[in-house]
Amino acid sequence: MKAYISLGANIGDRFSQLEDAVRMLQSLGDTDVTNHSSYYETKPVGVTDQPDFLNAVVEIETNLAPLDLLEQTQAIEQELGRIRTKKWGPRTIDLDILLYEDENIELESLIIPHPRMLERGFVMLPLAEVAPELQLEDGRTAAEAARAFAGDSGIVK
Ligand SMILES: Nc1nc2nc(S)n(CCO)c2c(=O)[nH]1
Repeated sequence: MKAYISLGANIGDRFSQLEDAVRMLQSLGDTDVTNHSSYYETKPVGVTDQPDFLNAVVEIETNLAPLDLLEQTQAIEQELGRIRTKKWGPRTIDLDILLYEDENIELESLIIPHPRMLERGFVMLPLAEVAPELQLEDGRTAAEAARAFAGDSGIVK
């Protein structure tokens, strides 16, 4: 099953945190990282008084069910020492499941498609890099949706 995961880090050695997270995703049983985006230097959105992020998106093929995939991404965050002080504060690593095939999931612990993905340039630009033809729930392709963020000075590839 095909899924897309957004990665973000804004404290510590951000690059190696992201690299480690991709490697750990690859090492999960039943999961292969089949594509990944460039790294993007991005201004924080939401809580803006925090360091700039490094963001990326990976495409995976997995036999893990969505909740099992969530459990594994949370385990990777813990393993890489996610210091979760404030809910929206700086974090060593953040893995968000964006999409899982065409599934719609509305659980306390997991909402898919990710509810804020379409409004986040730091998600849509790397997602469009990995899967430009991906059909989104609003009928646009990822490439079309990402165009809205193309000039965003807060996102540097
Ligand atoms: N640029 C940017 N801003 C963010 N705000 C939050 S919260 N996050 C964490 C993702 O949920 C980010 C992020 O990854 N990148």
